[in-house]
Amino acid sequence: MCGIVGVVSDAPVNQLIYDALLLLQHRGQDAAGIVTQQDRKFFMHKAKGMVRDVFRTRNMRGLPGNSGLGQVRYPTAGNAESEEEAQPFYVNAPFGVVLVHNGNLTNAHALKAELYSTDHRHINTDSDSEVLLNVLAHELERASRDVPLSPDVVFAAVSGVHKRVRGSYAVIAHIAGRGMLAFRDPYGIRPLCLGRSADGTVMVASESVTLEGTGHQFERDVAPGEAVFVTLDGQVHARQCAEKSQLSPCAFEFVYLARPDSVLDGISVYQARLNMGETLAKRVVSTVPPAEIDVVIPIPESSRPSAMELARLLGKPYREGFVKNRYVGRTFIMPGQAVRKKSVRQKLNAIGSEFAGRNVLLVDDSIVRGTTSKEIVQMAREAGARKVYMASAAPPVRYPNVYGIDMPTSEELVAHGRSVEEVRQIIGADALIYQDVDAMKRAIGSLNPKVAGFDASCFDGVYVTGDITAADIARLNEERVKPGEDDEDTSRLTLPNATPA
Ligand SMILES: O=P(O)(O)OC[C@H]1O[C@H](OP(=O)(O)OP(=O)(O)O)[C@H](O)[C@@H]1O
Ligand SMILES: NC(=O)CC[C@H](N)C(=O)O
Ligand SMILES: [Mg+2]
Repeated sequence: MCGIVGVVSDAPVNQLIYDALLLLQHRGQDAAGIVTQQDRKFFMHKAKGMVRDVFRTRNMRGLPGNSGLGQVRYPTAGNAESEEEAQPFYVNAPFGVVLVHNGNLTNAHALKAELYSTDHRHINTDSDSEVLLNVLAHELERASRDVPLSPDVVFAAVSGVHKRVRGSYAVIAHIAGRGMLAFRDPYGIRPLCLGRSADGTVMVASESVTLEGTGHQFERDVAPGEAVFVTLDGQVHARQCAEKSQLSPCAFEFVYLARPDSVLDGISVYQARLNMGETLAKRVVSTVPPAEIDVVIPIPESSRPSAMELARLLGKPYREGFVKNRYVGRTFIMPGQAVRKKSVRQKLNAIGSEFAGRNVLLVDDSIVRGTTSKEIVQMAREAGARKVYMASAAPPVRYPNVYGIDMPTSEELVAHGRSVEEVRQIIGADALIYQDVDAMKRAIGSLNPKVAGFDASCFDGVYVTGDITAADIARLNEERVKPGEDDEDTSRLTLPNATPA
Protein backbone atom coordinates (compact mmCIF):
# COMPACT_ATOMS: atom_id res chain seq x y z
CA MET A 1 0.00 0.00 0.00
CA CYS A 2 1.27 3.40 -0.78
CA GLY A 3 -0.11 6.81 0.01
CA ILE A 4 -0.34 9.45 -2.71
CA VAL A 5 -1.25 13.14 -2.77
CA GLY A 6 -1.29 15.91 -5.37
CA VAL A 7 -2.12 19.63 -5.16
CA VAL A 8 -2.71 22.68 -7.30
CA SER A 9 -2.63 25.95 -5.39
CA ASP A 10 -1.91 29.69 -5.50
CA ALA A 11 0.66 29.43 -2.73
CA PRO A 12 3.81 27.36 -2.10
CA VAL A 13 2.91 23.71 -1.55
CA ASN A 14 6.06 22.04 -0.18
CA GLN A 15 4.93 22.15 3.47
CA LEU A 16 1.36 21.20 2.52
CA ILE A 17 2.54 18.07 0.68
CA TYR A 18 4.86 17.19 3.57
CA ASP A 19 1.95 17.50 6.05
CA ALA A 20 -0.25 15.40 3.76
CA LEU A 21 2.41 12.68 3.56
CA LEU A 22 2.62 12.54 7.36
CA LEU A 23 -1.13 11.84 7.32
CA LEU A 24 -0.48 8.99 4.86
CA GLN A 25 2.57 7.54 6.62
CA HIS A 26 0.60 4.47 7.78
CA ARG A 27 0.31 3.44 4.09
CA GLY A 28 4.05 3.24 3.42
CA GLN A 29 7.18 3.44 5.53
CA ASP A 30 9.95 2.46 3.13
CA ALA A 31 10.48 5.56 1.02
CA ALA A 32 9.01 9.00 0.49
CA GLY A 33 9.20 11.63 -2.21
CA ILE A 34 7.89 15.03 -3.26
CA VAL A 35 7.91 16.87 -6.58
CA THR A 36 6.98 20.54 -6.84
CA GLN A 37 6.70 22.66 -9.93
CA GLN A 38 7.66 26.28 -10.60
CA ASP A 39 7.85 27.98 -14.00
CA ARG A 40 7.48 24.66 -15.84
CA LYS A 41 10.37 23.16 -13.95
CA PHE A 42 10.06 20.18 -11.62
CA PHE A 43 11.97 19.98 -8.33
CA MET A 44 12.23 16.57 -6.75
CA HIS A 45 13.51 14.99 -3.57
CA LYS A 46 12.99 11.31 -2.77
CA ALA A 47 14.80 8.78 -0.64
CA LYS A 48 14.36 5.66 1.45
CA GLY A 49 12.89 6.16 4.91
CA MET A 50 9.96 7.73 6.72
CA VAL A 51 8.75 11.23 5.84
CA ARG A 52 10.43 12.88 8.85
CA ASP A 53 13.79 11.35 7.95
CA VAL A 54 13.66 11.92 4.21
CA PHE A 55 12.89 15.65 4.30
CA ARG A 56 15.26 17.95 6.16
CA THR A 57 15.02 21.75 6.02
CA ARG A 58 17.52 21.96 3.17
CA ASN A 59 15.46 19.51 1.10
CA MET A 60 12.28 21.47 1.77
CA ARG A 61 13.95 24.70 0.65
CA GLY A 62 14.72 23.03 -2.65
CA LEU A 63 11.03 22.38 -3.38
CA PRO A 64 9.56 25.70 -4.61
CA GLY A 65 6.30 26.24 -6.47
CA ASN A 66 2.53 26.22 -6.16
CA SER A 67 1.73 22.71 -7.39
CA GLY A 68 3.14 19.27 -6.84
CA LEU A 69 2.67 15.74 -5.59
CA GLY A 70 4.06 13.24 -3.11
CA GLN A 71 4.16 9.58 -2.20
CA VAL A 72 4.98 7.28 0.71
CA ARG A 73 6.02 3.85 -0.54
CA TYR A 74 5.31 0.32 0.63
CA PRO A 75 6.85 -1.76 -2.15
CA THR A 76 4.79 -4.42 -3.86
CA ALA A 77 6.95 -4.73 -6.96
CA GLY A 78 10.68 -4.61 -7.48
CA ASN A 79 12.94 -4.30 -4.49
CA ALA A 80 12.43 -2.58 -1.14
CA GLU A 81 16.16 -1.82 -0.99
CA SER A 82 16.21 0.22 -4.18
CA GLU A 83 16.42 3.98 -3.76
CA GLU A 84 15.72 4.41 -7.50
CA GLU A 85 12.29 2.81 -7.08
CA ALA A 86 11.19 5.47 -4.60
CA GLN A 87 8.50 7.66 -6.14
CA PRO A 88 7.71 10.07 -7.86
CA PHE A 89 8.99 8.96 -11.28
CA TYR A 90 9.81 11.44 -14.06
CA VAL A 91 9.96 11.34 -17.88
CA ASN A 92 10.95 14.33 -19.96
CA ALA A 93 8.84 13.55 -23.02
CA PRO A 94 6.20 14.44 -23.97
CA PHE A 95 5.87 17.76 -22.09
CA GLY A 96 7.58 16.51 -18.91
CA VAL A 97 5.51 14.23 -16.68
CA VAL A 98 5.91 13.17 -13.03
CA LEU A 99 3.81 10.43 -11.50
CA VAL A 100 2.96 8.70 -8.23
CA HIS A 101 1.14 5.38 -8.05
CA ASN A 102 -0.68 3.34 -5.44
CA GLY A 103 -1.41 -0.21 -6.53
CA ASN A 104 0.21 -3.00 -8.44
CA LEU A 105 0.20 -3.80 -12.15
CA THR A 106 -0.27 -7.46 -13.00
CA ASN A 107 1.02 -7.17 -16.58
CA ALA A 108 4.05 -4.96 -15.93
CA HIS A 109 6.37 -7.66 -17.25
CA ALA A 110 4.67 -7.85 -20.67
CA LEU A 111 4.26 -4.07 -20.82
CA LYS A 112 7.95 -3.54 -20.17
CA ALA A 113 8.86 -5.72 -23.13
CA GLU A 114 6.26 -4.00 -25.30
CA LEU A 115 7.44 -0.52 -24.26
CA TYR A 116 10.95 -1.45 -25.33
CA SER A 117 10.19 -3.22 -28.59
CA THR A 118 7.25 -1.17 -29.89
CA ASP A 119 7.31 2.19 -28.11
CA HIS A 120 11.12 2.39 -27.89
CA ARG A 121 11.08 3.37 -24.24
CA HIS A 122 13.63 2.23 -21.71
CA ILE A 123 12.62 1.27 -18.15
CA ASN A 124 15.52 1.57 -15.76
CA THR A 125 14.13 -0.04 -12.58
CA ASP A 126 12.04 -3.07 -11.59
CA SER A 127 9.19 -0.82 -10.50
CA ASP A 128 5.78 -1.32 -12.12
CA SER A 129 5.10 2.38 -11.48
CA GLU A 130 7.88 3.37 -13.89
CA VAL A 131 6.21 1.13 -16.48
CA LEU A 132 2.87 2.82 -15.81
CA LEU A 133 4.40 6.30 -16.24
CA ASN A 134 5.90 5.32 -19.58
CA VAL A 135 2.62 3.88 -20.83
CA LEU A 136 0.91 7.14 -19.84
CA ALA A 137 3.66 9.20 -21.52
CA HIS A 138 3.37 7.15 -24.71
CA GLU A 139 -0.42 7.50 -24.76
CA LEU A 140 -0.12 11.27 -24.15
CA GLU A 141 2.28 11.55 -27.03
CA ARG A 142 -0.05 9.61 -29.31
CA ALA A 143 -3.17 11.57 -28.31
CA SER A 144 -1.45 14.94 -28.73
CA ARG A 145 0.34 14.20 -32.02
CA ASP A 146 -1.63 16.65 -34.20
CA VAL A 147 -3.50 18.71 -31.62
CA PRO A 148 -2.58 20.96 -28.70
CA LEU A 149 -2.77 19.44 -25.24
CA SER A 150 -6.26 19.89 -23.74
CA PRO A 151 -8.37 18.03 -21.18
CA ASP A 152 -9.83 16.00 -24.11
CA VAL A 153 -6.36 14.90 -25.16
CA VAL A 154 -5.43 13.98 -21.60
CA PHE A 155 -8.61 11.93 -21.20
CA ALA A 156 -7.95 10.12 -24.50
CA ALA A 157 -4.52 9.20 -23.14
CA VAL A 158 -6.04 7.80 -19.93
CA SER A 159 -8.44 5.70 -22.04
CA GLY A 160 -5.37 4.35 -23.80
CA VAL A 161 -3.77 3.53 -20.43
CA HIS A 162 -6.90 1.63 -19.30
CA LYS A 163 -6.71 -0.47 -22.47
CA ARG A 164 -3.10 -1.52 -21.93
CA VAL A 165 -2.63 -1.71 -18.20
CA ARG A 166 -3.96 -4.47 -15.87
CA GLY A 167 -4.13 -4.63 -12.11
CA SER A 168 -4.75 -1.89 -9.58
CA TYR A 169 -3.75 1.74 -9.94
CA ALA A 170 -4.68 4.98 -8.28
CA VAL A 171 -2.49 7.58 -9.98
CA ILE A 172 -1.62 11.26 -9.67
CA ALA A 173 0.56 12.91 -12.33
CA HIS A 174 1.64 16.44 -13.19
CA ILE A 175 2.19 17.53 -16.78
CA ALA A 176 4.72 20.37 -16.76
CA GLY A 177 3.08 23.76 -17.11
CA ARG A 178 -0.35 22.21 -17.84
CA GLY A 179 -1.93 20.67 -14.79
CA MET A 180 -2.56 17.73 -12.51
CA LEU A 181 -4.07 14.46 -13.69
CA ALA A 182 -5.59 11.86 -11.34
CA PHE A 183 -7.23 8.57 -12.26
CA ARG A 184 -8.32 5.27 -10.84
CA ASP A 185 -8.44 1.78 -12.36
CA PRO A 186 -11.82 0.60 -13.70
CA TYR A 187 -12.48 -1.43 -10.51
CA GLY A 188 -11.49 1.33 -8.12
CA ILE A 189 -9.42 -1.19 -6.17
CA ARG A 190 -7.27 1.45 -4.48
CA PRO A 191 -8.87 4.60 -3.05
CA LEU A 192 -8.59 8.19 -4.30
CA CYS A 193 -10.58 11.28 -3.33
CA LEU A 194 -10.70 14.98 -4.13
CA GLY A 195 -11.22 18.09 -2.01
CA ARG A 196 -10.71 21.83 -1.88
CA SER A 197 -9.64 24.37 0.72
CA ALA A 198 -11.30 27.72 1.41
CA ASP A 199 -8.53 29.48 -0.54
CA GLY A 200 -9.19 27.34 -3.64
CA THR A 201 -6.34 24.80 -3.35
CA VAL A 202 -7.38 21.52 -5.00
CA MET A 203 -6.06 18.34 -3.39
CA VAL A 204 -6.31 14.71 -4.51
CA ALA A 205 -5.28 12.05 -1.99
CA SER A 206 -5.52 8.37 -1.11
CA GLU A 207 -7.60 8.92 2.01
CA SER A 208 -10.09 11.52 3.23
CA VAL A 209 -8.09 11.98 6.47
CA THR A 210 -5.42 13.68 4.36
CA LEU A 211 -7.90 16.28 3.15
CA GLU A 212 -9.41 16.89 6.57
CA GLY A 213 -6.06 17.04 8.34
CA THR A 214 -4.76 19.71 5.97
CA GLY A 215 -7.85 21.94 6.03
CA HIS A 216 -9.50 20.74 2.80
CA GLN A 217 -13.16 20.00 2.42
CA PHE A 218 -13.84 16.52 1.03
CA GLU A 219 -15.78 16.87 -2.25
CA ARG A 220 -15.95 13.37 -3.70
CA ASP A 221 -14.19 10.13 -4.49
CA VAL A 222 -12.66 9.75 -7.93
CA ALA A 223 -14.91 7.14 -9.60
CA PRO A 224 -13.45 3.85 -10.87
CA GLY A 225 -12.15 4.38 -14.40
CA GLU A 226 -12.61 8.16 -14.10
CA ALA A 227 -9.91 10.76 -14.75
CA VAL A 228 -9.78 14.25 -13.26
CA PHE A 229 -7.64 16.97 -14.82
CA VAL A 230 -6.99 20.12 -12.77
CA THR A 231 -5.48 23.00 -14.74
CA LEU A 232 -2.96 25.22 -12.95
CA ASP A 233 -5.62 27.90 -12.41
CA GLY A 234 -7.63 25.37 -10.37
CA GLN A 235 -10.33 24.42 -12.91
CA VAL A 236 -11.44 20.81 -12.51
CA HIS A 237 -12.35 18.72 -15.60
CA ALA A 238 -13.52 15.13 -15.22
CA ARG A 239 -14.47 12.24 -17.50
CA GLN A 240 -15.15 8.52 -17.35
CA CYS A 241 -12.33 7.04 -19.43
CA ALA A 242 -12.95 3.30 -19.06
CA GLU A 243 -15.23 1.34 -21.39
CA LYS A 244 -16.59 -0.58 -18.42
CA SER A 245 -16.24 0.21 -14.75
CA GLN A 246 -17.45 -1.36 -11.55
CA LEU A 247 -16.61 -0.19 -8.05
CA SER A 248 -14.95 -3.10 -6.22
CA PRO A 249 -12.62 -1.62 -3.60
CA CYS A 250 -10.09 -3.69 -1.71
CA ALA A 251 -11.62 -5.16 1.46
CA PHE A 252 -8.22 -5.15 3.16
CA GLU A 253 -8.29 -1.32 3.20
CA PHE A 254 -11.21 -1.56 5.63
CA VAL A 255 -9.70 -4.43 7.61
CA TYR A 256 -6.22 -2.96 8.14
CA LEU A 257 -4.66 -0.55 5.68
CA ALA A 258 -6.63 2.68 5.93
CA ARG A 259 -6.87 4.93 8.95
CA PRO A 260 -10.12 4.46 10.90
CA ASP A 261 -10.95 8.17 10.63
CA SER A 262 -11.05 7.96 6.82
CA VAL A 263 -14.15 7.48 4.71
CA LEU A 264 -13.39 5.53 1.52
CA ASP A 265 -15.96 5.27 -1.26
CA GLY A 266 -18.66 6.45 1.13
CA ILE A 267 -17.77 3.85 3.77
CA SER A 268 -16.47 4.90 7.18
CA VAL A 269 -13.48 2.69 7.94
CA TYR A 270 -14.21 3.00 11.68
CA GLN A 271 -17.84 1.94 11.27
CA ALA A 272 -16.77 -0.97 9.04
CA ARG A 273 -14.44 -2.16 11.82
CA LEU A 274 -17.20 -1.81 14.44
CA ASN A 275 -19.50 -3.86 12.19
CA MET A 276 -16.83 -6.53 11.79
CA GLY A 277 -16.59 -6.68 15.60
CA GLU A 278 -20.34 -7.23 15.75
CA THR A 279 -20.35 -10.15 13.32
CA LEU A 280 -17.25 -11.59 14.95
CA ALA A 281 -19.02 -11.53 18.35
CA LYS A 282 -21.63 -13.93 16.95
CA ARG A 283 -18.94 -16.38 15.90
CA VAL A 284 -17.13 -16.11 19.21
CA VAL A 285 -20.19 -17.08 21.27
CA SER A 286 -20.76 -20.12 19.10
CA THR A 287 -17.18 -21.32 19.78
CA VAL A 288 -16.27 -20.27 23.33
CA PRO A 289 -18.93 -20.10 26.08
CA PRO A 290 -19.00 -16.42 27.13
CA ALA A 291 -18.75 -17.48 30.78
CA GLU A 292 -15.22 -18.68 30.02
CA ILE A 293 -14.05 -15.23 28.86
CA ASP A 294 -12.99 -12.77 31.57
CA VAL A 295 -11.73 -9.93 29.46
CA VAL A 296 -11.38 -8.76 25.83
CA ILE A 297 -7.97 -7.33 24.89
CA PRO A 298 -7.20 -5.73 21.51
CA ILE A 299 -3.88 -6.10 19.75
CA PRO A 300 -3.05 -2.48 19.05
CA GLU A 301 -3.44 -0.61 16.80
CA SER A 302 -5.82 -1.55 14.03
CA SER A 303 -8.05 -4.05 15.88
CA ARG A 304 -9.31 -1.60 18.51
CA PRO A 305 -12.73 -0.67 17.04
CA SER A 306 -13.63 -4.31 16.31
CA ALA A 307 -12.46 -5.47 19.75
CA MET A 308 -14.39 -2.69 21.48
CA GLU A 309 -17.65 -3.57 19.76
CA LEU A 310 -17.12 -7.28 20.31
CA ALA A 311 -16.56 -6.71 24.06
CA ARG A 312 -19.68 -4.56 24.31
CA LEU A 313 -21.82 -7.22 22.66
CA LEU A 314 -20.39 -10.00 24.84
CA GLY A 315 -20.91 -7.83 27.93
CA LYS A 316 -17.24 -8.28 28.88
CA PRO A 317 -14.71 -5.69 30.02
CA TYR A 318 -12.52 -4.23 27.26
CA ARG A 319 -9.01 -3.65 28.59
CA GLU A 320 -5.79 -2.39 27.07
CA GLY A 321 -3.46 -5.26 27.97
CA PHE A 322 -0.74 -4.39 25.46
CA VAL A 323 1.04 -1.07 25.26
CA LYS A 324 2.35 -0.02 21.92
CA ASN A 325 5.67 1.75 21.55
CA ARG A 326 4.61 4.59 19.29
CA TYR A 327 8.11 4.92 17.83
CA VAL A 328 7.98 1.52 16.13
CA GLY A 329 6.09 1.56 12.83
CA ARG A 330 3.51 -0.85 11.49
CA THR A 331 5.10 -4.28 11.41
CA PHE A 332 3.02 -5.85 8.65
CA ILE A 333 4.20 -3.35 6.05
CA MET A 334 7.87 -3.80 6.94
CA PRO A 335 9.96 -5.59 4.33
CA GLY A 336 11.37 -8.95 5.42
CA GLN A 337 10.08 -11.44 7.93
CA ALA A 338 13.08 -11.20 10.31
CA VAL A 339 12.57 -7.50 10.94
CA ARG A 340 8.80 -7.97 11.33
CA LYS A 341 9.26 -10.66 13.96
CA LYS A 342 11.73 -8.65 15.99
CA SER A 343 9.50 -5.61 15.84
CA VAL A 344 6.45 -7.29 17.40
CA ARG A 345 8.20 -7.59 20.80
CA GLN A 346 9.78 -4.18 20.48
CA LYS A 347 6.45 -2.70 19.62
CA LEU A 348 4.06 -4.38 22.05
CA ASN A 349 4.52 -5.04 25.76
CA ALA A 350 2.04 -6.71 28.11
CA ILE A 351 0.61 -5.18 31.29
CA GLY A 352 0.89 -8.20 33.61
CA SER A 353 -2.07 -7.32 35.84
CA GLU A 354 -4.51 -7.53 32.92
CA PHE A 355 -3.53 -11.13 32.24
CA ALA A 356 -2.65 -12.75 35.58
CA GLY A 357 -5.04 -15.61 36.30
CA ARG A 358 -7.55 -14.56 33.63
CA ASN A 359 -9.06 -16.14 30.55
CA VAL A 360 -8.37 -13.56 27.88
CA LEU A 361 -9.87 -13.11 24.44
CA LEU A 362 -7.30 -11.38 22.22
CA VAL A 363 -8.66 -9.66 19.13
CA ASP A 364 -6.67 -8.72 16.05
CA ASP A 365 -7.92 -7.23 12.78
CA SER A 366 -6.25 -9.96 10.74
CA ILE A 367 -3.81 -12.84 10.93
CA VAL A 368 -1.61 -12.85 7.84
CA ARG A 369 1.76 -14.53 8.34
CA GLY A 370 0.90 -15.27 11.97
CA THR A 371 3.97 -13.35 13.17
CA THR A 372 1.99 -11.09 15.50
CA SER A 373 -0.45 -13.64 16.91
CA LYS A 374 2.23 -16.23 17.63
CA GLU A 375 4.31 -13.75 19.63
CA ILE A 376 1.31 -12.18 21.33
CA VAL A 377 -0.23 -15.46 22.51
CA GLN A 378 3.11 -16.36 24.03
CA MET A 379 3.42 -12.95 25.69
CA ALA A 380 -0.09 -13.32 27.17
CA ARG A 381 0.89 -16.67 28.66
CA GLU A 382 4.17 -15.30 30.00
CA ALA A 383 2.12 -12.53 31.63
CA GLY A 384 0.14 -15.19 33.53
CA ALA A 385 -3.04 -15.68 31.47
CA ARG A 386 -4.88 -18.94 32.23
CA LYS A 387 -6.53 -19.39 28.85
CA VAL A 388 -5.68 -17.43 25.71
CA TYR A 389 -8.36 -17.26 23.04
CA MET A 390 -7.67 -15.49 19.77
CA ALA A 391 -10.20 -13.87 17.41
CA SER A 392 -9.57 -12.31 14.01
CA ALA A 393 -11.93 -9.63 12.68
CA ALA A 394 -10.97 -10.72 9.15
CA PRO A 395 -11.38 -14.20 7.65
CA PRO A 396 -8.33 -16.46 7.17
CA VAL A 397 -5.88 -14.93 4.67
CA ARG A 398 -5.30 -17.84 2.31
CA TYR A 399 -4.42 -16.46 -1.12
CA PRO A 400 -1.73 -14.15 -2.45
CA ASN A 401 -2.59 -10.54 -3.16
CA VAL A 402 -1.68 -9.14 -6.56
CA TYR A 403 -3.27 -5.70 -6.21
CA GLY A 404 -0.91 -3.81 -3.93
CA ILE A 405 -0.69 -5.64 -0.62
CA ASP A 406 2.66 -7.26 -0.11
CA MET A 407 1.70 -10.90 0.24
CA PRO A 408 2.78 -12.34 -3.09
CA THR A 409 3.14 -16.00 -2.11
CA SER A 410 0.62 -18.35 -0.56
CA GLU A 411 3.40 -20.19 1.30
CA GLU A 412 4.03 -17.20 3.54
CA LEU A 413 0.39 -17.11 4.72
CA VAL A 414 -0.12 -19.07 7.88
CA ALA A 415 -3.70 -20.08 6.92
CA HIS A 416 -2.85 -21.19 3.40
CA GLY A 417 -3.68 -24.86 2.96
CA ARG A 418 -4.29 -25.21 6.69
CA SER A 419 -7.42 -25.77 8.72
CA VAL A 420 -8.38 -23.34 11.49
CA GLU A 421 -7.37 -26.02 13.98
CA GLU A 422 -3.90 -26.28 12.44
CA VAL A 423 -3.46 -22.50 12.58
CA ARG A 424 -4.64 -22.54 16.20
CA GLN A 425 -1.91 -25.03 17.04
CA ILE A 426 0.74 -22.99 15.24
CA ILE A 427 -0.08 -19.77 17.07
CA GLY A 428 -0.53 -21.69 20.32
CA ALA A 429 -3.97 -20.36 21.32
CA ASP A 430 -6.60 -22.29 23.30
CA ALA A 431 -9.23 -21.37 20.70
CA LEU A 432 -9.12 -19.50 17.42
CA ILE A 433 -12.13 -17.78 15.91
CA TYR A 434 -12.10 -16.21 12.45
CA GLN A 435 -14.57 -13.90 10.71
CA ASP A 436 -16.60 -15.42 7.89
CA VAL A 437 -15.90 -14.07 4.35
CA ASP A 438 -19.53 -13.26 3.48
CA ALA A 439 -20.13 -11.73 6.91
CA MET A 440 -17.10 -9.47 6.37
CA LYS A 441 -18.35 -8.37 2.96
CA ARG A 442 -21.81 -7.63 4.40
CA ALA A 443 -20.36 -5.80 7.41
CA ILE A 444 -18.48 -3.41 5.10
CA GLY A 445 -20.81 -3.38 2.09
CA SER A 446 -23.96 -2.56 4.08
CA LEU A 447 -22.44 0.89 4.66
CA ASN A 448 -22.72 1.79 0.96
CA PRO A 449 -25.10 -0.19 -1.24
CA LYS A 450 -23.55 1.43 -4.33
CA VAL A 451 -20.41 -0.65 -3.90
CA ALA A 452 -20.82 -3.51 -6.38
CA GLY A 453 -18.58 -5.86 -4.45
CA PHE A 454 -15.12 -6.05 -2.95
CA ASP A 455 -11.77 -7.31 -3.98
CA ALA A 456 -11.44 -9.88 -1.22
CA SER A 457 -9.05 -12.08 -3.18
CA CYS A 458 -6.69 -12.76 -0.29
CA PHE A 459 -9.66 -14.25 1.58
CA ASP A 460 -11.61 -16.03 -1.16
CA GLY A 461 -9.18 -16.40 -4.07
CA VAL A 462 -11.49 -14.49 -6.45
CA TYR A 463 -9.57 -11.78 -8.34
CA VAL A 464 -11.94 -8.98 -9.41
CA THR A 465 -10.12 -8.17 -12.64
CA GLY A 466 -10.91 -11.72 -13.76
CA ASP A 467 -7.63 -12.14 -15.64
CA ILE A 468 -5.27 -13.58 -13.04
CA THR A 469 -3.86 -17.03 -13.73
CA ALA A 470 -1.73 -19.27 -11.54
CA ALA A 471 1.17 -18.49 -13.89
CA ASP A 472 0.70 -14.74 -13.25
CA ILE A 473 0.84 -15.31 -9.50
CA ALA A 474 3.99 -17.42 -9.85
CA ARG A 475 5.66 -14.79 -12.04
CA LEU A 476 4.69 -11.85 -9.81
CA ASN A 477 6.13 -13.75 -6.88
CA GLU A 478 9.33 -14.56 -8.73
CA GLU A 479 9.80 -10.93 -9.72
CA ARG A 480 9.17 -9.81 -6.15
CA VAL A 481 11.34 -12.09 -4.03
CA LYS A 482 14.96 -11.09 -4.39
CA PRO A 483 17.83 -13.45 -3.73
CA GLY A 484 19.44 -12.97 -0.36
CA GLU A 485 16.30 -11.74 1.33
CA ASP A 486 16.30 -12.88 4.94
CA ASP A 487 12.64 -13.84 4.92
CA GLU A 488 11.52 -16.64 7.15
CA ASP A 489 9.04 -18.65 5.15
CA THR A 490 5.92 -19.49 7.19
CA SER A 491 5.60 -22.74 5.26
CA ARG A 492 8.45 -23.84 7.47
CA LEU A 493 6.40 -23.15 10.60
CA THR A 494 5.48 -26.64 11.72
CA LEU A 495 2.72 -27.88 13.93
CA PRO A 496 4.03 -28.51 17.45
CA ASN A 497 3.38 -32.25 17.10
CA ALA A 498 4.48 -32.60 13.48
CA THR A 499 7.02 -35.28 12.67
CA PRO A 500 10.10 -33.86 10.95
CA ALA A 501 10.33 -34.94 7.30
O1 LIG B 1 -0.12 -12.05 10.96
P1 LIG B 1 0.85 -10.95 10.70
O2 LIG B 1 1.69 -11.24 9.50
O3 LIG B 1 1.67 -10.59 11.90
O4 LIG B 1 0.05 -9.65 10.23
C1 LIG B 1 -1.10 -9.16 10.88
C2 LIG B 1 -0.77 -8.09 11.88
O5 LIG B 1 -0.07 -6.98 11.24
C3 LIG B 1 -0.83 -5.80 11.39
O6 LIG B 1 -0.34 -5.03 12.48
P2 LIG B 1 0.73 -3.85 12.35
O7 LIG B 1 1.67 -3.95 13.46
O8 LIG B 1 1.31 -3.84 10.98
O9 LIG B 1 -0.09 -2.49 12.41
P3 LIG B 1 -1.13 -1.86 13.45
O10 LIG B 1 -0.31 -1.22 14.54
O11 LIG B 1 -1.90 -0.88 12.64
O12 LIG B 1 -2.03 -2.92 14.00
C4 LIG B 1 -2.24 -6.26 11.67
O13 LIG B 1 -2.96 -5.30 12.40
C5 LIG B 1 -2.02 -7.51 12.48
O14 LIG B 1 -1.78 -7.18 13.84
N1 LIG C 1 1.88 -0.35 -2.38
C1 LIG C 1 1.90 0.28 -3.52
O1 LIG C 1 0.96 0.94 -3.91
C2 LIG C 1 3.15 0.08 -4.32
C3 LIG C 1 3.28 0.85 -5.60
C4 LIG C 1 4.27 0.17 -6.57
N2 LIG C 1 3.74 -1.08 -7.02
C5 LIG C 1 5.62 -0.03 -5.88
O2 LIG C 1 6.00 -1.11 -5.58
O3 LIG C 1 6.33 0.91 -5.65
MG1 LIG D 1 -1.80 -5.00 14.21
